[in-house]
Amino acid sequence: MDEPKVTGTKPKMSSTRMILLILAFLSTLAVIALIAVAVTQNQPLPENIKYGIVLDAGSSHTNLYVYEWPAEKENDTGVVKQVEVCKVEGPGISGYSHAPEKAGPSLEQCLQQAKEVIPSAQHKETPVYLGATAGMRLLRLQNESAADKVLSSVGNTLRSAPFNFQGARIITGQEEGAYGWITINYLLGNFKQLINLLRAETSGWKKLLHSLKSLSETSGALDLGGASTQITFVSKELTSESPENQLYFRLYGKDYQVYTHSFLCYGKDQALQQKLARDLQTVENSLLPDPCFHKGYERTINISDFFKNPCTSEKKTQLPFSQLYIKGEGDYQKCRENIQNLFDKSNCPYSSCSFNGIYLPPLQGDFGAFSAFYFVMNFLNLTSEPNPLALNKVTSTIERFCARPWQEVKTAYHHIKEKYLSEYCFSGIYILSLLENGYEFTENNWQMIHFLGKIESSDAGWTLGYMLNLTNMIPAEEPAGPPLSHGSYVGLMVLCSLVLVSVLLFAWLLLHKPKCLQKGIV
Ligand SMILES: Nc1nc2c(ncn2[C@@H]2O[C@H](COP(=O)(O)OP(=O)(O)OP(=O)(O)O)[C@@H](O)[C@H]2O)c(=O)[nH]1
Ligand SMILES: [Ca+2]
Repeated sequence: MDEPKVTGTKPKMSSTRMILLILAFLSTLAVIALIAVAVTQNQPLPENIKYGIVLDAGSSHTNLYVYEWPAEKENDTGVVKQVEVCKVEGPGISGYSHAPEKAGPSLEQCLQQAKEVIPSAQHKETPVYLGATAGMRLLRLQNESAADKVLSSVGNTLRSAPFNFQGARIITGQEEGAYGWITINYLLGNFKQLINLLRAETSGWKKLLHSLKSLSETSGALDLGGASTQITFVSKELTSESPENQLYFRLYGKDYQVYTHSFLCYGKDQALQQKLARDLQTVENSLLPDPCFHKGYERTINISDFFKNPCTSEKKTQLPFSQLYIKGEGDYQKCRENIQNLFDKSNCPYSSCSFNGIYLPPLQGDFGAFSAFYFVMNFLNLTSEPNPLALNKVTSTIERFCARPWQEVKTAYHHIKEKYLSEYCFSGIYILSLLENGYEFTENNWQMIHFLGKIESSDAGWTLGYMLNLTNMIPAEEPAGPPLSHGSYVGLMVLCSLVLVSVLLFAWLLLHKPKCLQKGIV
């Protein structure tokens, strides 16, 4: 007969309790670890979309842009995207100098559109900025009080909108260049560190990105407006000969030494005015044969206001007629020679210049060319990417286009606004002359220029860079990433879960003591 095992029961119970206690402790530890890791890794949790509005008050017209970004990724690069663009009806705000009180109300329709795009609960917190460019710079030179009145009118309208008004001002040419450069490099992902770049998903625009730069390099920016044009690029020249053209940035932990210059009066509309003002010096009567317009094209211009513009006032002459009749000739070569005179290469006080005695360091790297550079080259089918066309192909296309009679052009492109269509010949030749004669691009580096309108969903231009800067969304240092890499995070979570499951299983086995295990356990 077996003896009753009374004496052996007590120690068995206490060791089970001990094991259970240890298991409970381990499970608590595992649960705490799981919660702690999940909280640190994923904070802040809610997906909150933020919005920002920038109005680009250009010389030819005003555009309103709405941007959005996830609040928790604010300091990452490439997260802000354009979700809306609204073209304001009518002229640019500088066109309201004779009725400044009408400048503000002209923006109302686009502000209404912004109200519909942005959820109403977020209107109050959404910043709105207005930056005016060369048209207003010219108006300020010509009539400062009119410029002030226009700015105050647009300020009043923006202040009465439900958004968070942050100011309406004329930005400098330097800012315009710098923010354009920041915009395109932000959108192209050029500020990303190598590791982020490797993590980034591959999509169509990445191909463009790779053609635009090699890793960790930036692209230069070429902006052609109606009244001014900007050139901005990283220059490795150690000492700048002209400090006013030099900018220093520290972005995402990297230093950038950037050259920039804005040429007032060299936007494509003012360049045409300058050209006509020169032509008027030698004209014999009110009829002006013009090689930069198509044969058969005619345009009449009023002389009375012509020389009030600061871009033409130096060339003021007394003329015996009040209207000038332009008759197109469609002659590429003559037009090119005519336009070339706008770039004075006769005197350079530095080691190298672009034109008009302005310092230009050696051109470096790729360039993104946008605004009218893109509108014109896109119309002429000359924006081919990822393999840009050779310069001789570009020249011959523009030459052929200019030689086409106006009637034929008008019929072929009847859907295009006559103002734009009639000037593509002049604009194409002006672009070639600015890039070749002005900045001295040659057939060897021409293909470094990439004509681009948008990058993904966002327009290339200064507005995004302006907003990123004013909302402090570009940190000087690279923001700290999550405490663990995604791989380690997942690994740790799996490990903790395994510990927890094993502990629970073990506890269950102890409590229920299946027969097969009873002997082995105690
Ligand atoms: N073909 C074409 N031309 C355009 C278009 N939009 C603007 N333009 C013209 O292209 C030139 C430059 O336009 P923008 O870049 O908007 O110039 P802006 O900002 O008004 O002028 P700035 O104050 O000098 O920057 C002007 O002559 C405009 O009339 C367009 O969609 N197509
Ligand atoms: Ca512009």
